[in-house]
Amino acid sequence: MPSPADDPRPLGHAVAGATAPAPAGPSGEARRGAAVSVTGVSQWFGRRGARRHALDDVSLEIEAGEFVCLIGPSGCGKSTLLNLVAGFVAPTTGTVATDGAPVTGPGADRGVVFQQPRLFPWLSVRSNVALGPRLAGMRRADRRRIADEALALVGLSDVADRPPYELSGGMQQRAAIARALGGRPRVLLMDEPFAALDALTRERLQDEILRVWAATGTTVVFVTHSVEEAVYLGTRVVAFSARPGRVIFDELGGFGARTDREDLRSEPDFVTFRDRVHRVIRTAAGG
Ligand SMILES: Nc1ncnc2c1ncn2[C@@H]1O[C@H](COP(=O)(O)OP(=O)(O)OP(=O)(O)O)[C@@H](O)[C@H]1O
Repeated sequence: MPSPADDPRPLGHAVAGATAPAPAGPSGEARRGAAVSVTGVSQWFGRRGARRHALDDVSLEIEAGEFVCLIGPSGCGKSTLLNLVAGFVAPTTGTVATDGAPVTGPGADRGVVFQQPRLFPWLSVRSNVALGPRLAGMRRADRRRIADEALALVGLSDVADRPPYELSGGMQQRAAIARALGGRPRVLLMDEPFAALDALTRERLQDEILRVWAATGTTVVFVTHSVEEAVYLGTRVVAFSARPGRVIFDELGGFGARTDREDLRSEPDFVTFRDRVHRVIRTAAGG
């Protein structure tokens, strides 16, 4: 895999006109080269006698450029699925691959954003973003260029030299997104990244992440508890049953790719789709 420093493209390489990539469809059959391929994955945790079945026979094909939102009752295995794709855990059974290559551990082709920004307080915002490239052994000038491009993409150029604790929660989360983008990932894995933010900041960052997605062409897999957020952001919404998580809903809402976003949340199509997903989740959660 080429190093991000060798990639001559600026981070926003797909921009030109900045419309979001067309959503690709979910496909039943495993295809080589899908951005993310999860095939027959079941996940168990714990030891004999106290084993916990987190995921049951989950298969999911995600095409390059999709923005897929994962939703489901608490404890259904959404984070587990993200962790499997990130390479933080290995599946008990089944396989996980990115671009046709089996996932055997974490890699720069997958950037991860968590609910908490997890920035190092003793490093400047720029140094936080440049940390991945630094650990990858990149030259100082290259890592500075990459960090500055990523920070520009999330609108944080002005605060690059400040320590993270001087930034608001929303700005810190944008820095965490920039850090994940620093490795020029093919896939951005986001685990409830806006859950800890106030409502207004959350809405701002939703539009921000769509802008970043359109600008980079990165495939996004986004875990959320909010049906509204899943429908607003996703080109595709995938819902899981209660634990052990199984895929019980997988549809292209397409709303994440809509460029006319003003009043989108109150449009009849949006409301109808959102209500359908709500019903699926309510039933899955047993209520
Ligand atoms: N490393 C682990 N060791 C043991 N059990 C785990 C581990 N990771 C997850 N689990 C268990 O697997 C199940 C699924 O957890 P997971 O965090 O993936 O669910 P989730 O859908 O993301 O939940 P939530 O929406 O509440 O964040 C839970 O019962 C959890 O306790």
